Amino acid sequence: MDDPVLLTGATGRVGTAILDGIGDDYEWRCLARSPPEKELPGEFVAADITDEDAMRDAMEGIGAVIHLAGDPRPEAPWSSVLENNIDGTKTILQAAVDEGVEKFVFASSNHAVGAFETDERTPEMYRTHDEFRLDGTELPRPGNFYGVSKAAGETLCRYYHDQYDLDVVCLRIGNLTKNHPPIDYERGQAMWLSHRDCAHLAERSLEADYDYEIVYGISDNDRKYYSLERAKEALGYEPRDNSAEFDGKQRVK
Ligand SMILES: NC(=O)C1=CN([C@@H]2O[C@H](COP(=O)(O)OP(=O)(O)OC[C@H]3O[C@@H](n4cnc5c(N)ncnc54)[C@H](O)[C@@H]3O)[C@@H](O)[C@H]2O)C=CC1
Ligand SMILES: O=C1O[C@H](COP(=O)(O)O)[C@@H](O)[C@H](O)[C@H]1O
Repeated sequence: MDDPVLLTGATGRVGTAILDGIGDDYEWRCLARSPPEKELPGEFVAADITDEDAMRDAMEGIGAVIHLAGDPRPEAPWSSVLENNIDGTKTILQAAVDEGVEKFVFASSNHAVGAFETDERTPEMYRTHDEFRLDGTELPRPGNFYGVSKAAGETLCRYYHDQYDLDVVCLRIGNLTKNHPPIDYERGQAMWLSHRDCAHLAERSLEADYDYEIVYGISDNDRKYYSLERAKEALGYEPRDNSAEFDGKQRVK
């Protein structure tokens, strides 16, 4: 991607992982509700993604969007996910197609399919020997309003792809943590996404050619129950980390 990239939610956890990994590789326009505590690459816009005029201005000259901004809390109330995650995503998508943006990378979530993790299937499905898999072709099955808002975002992206030919990849991100996987948390270890795999996934999302995709954003964890085949085939994603290589906090392999 040679054009400037708009990174919404740039001051958050995922934005930090992306910029730490590929911050020197693109011309960034970073956007968040409020200014960063540390300097970010490129220019910075402090604005709310539900502000149509501000998003139109922020989109000027942009070639690709990585849309992270939103309420990331699985327990977020309906009022917040309705405003930030659904209305905000619609506003960003409309501004993107109005500006003629080429690519749109949407931060979806494991919570868009969280209700597949039934009492019957857990905790076995978080363990290496279990063969249950989700591959991105399954219908959404959210277990909370946050997950509903992420499924809605995926559908909004589908609409804007079909209506305006916007290239879209929805990343059903697992559980991003720095330095090591979540400790004593099998679900988190099954869907761990390392910082370097997160940055790599973002880079592949900016460089690969696709139409509309839903892929899982996790490292190549032995415990995984999300298939990585589509991410590898559609994006050329090649994760390097695996939560099984940690015995708690330290890498052991
Ligand atoms: N951190 C994780 O493990 C996962 C994150 N995600 C998704 O990735 C995205 C980023 O998550 P995190 O970085 O963890 O969140 P975070 O809470 O660390 O950062 C959120 C970012 O979005 C911005 N933001 C929030 N509402 C906004 C609004 N109305 N207008 C403008 N900016 C707004 C904040 O200023 C901040 O920069 C979210 O959409 C979240 O749902 C999905 C799965 C896992
Ligand atoms: O979408 C998200 O998912 C991760 C993992 O979910 P959890 O319920 O196992 O914590 C979560 O940590 C993150 O905050 C959220 O945005």
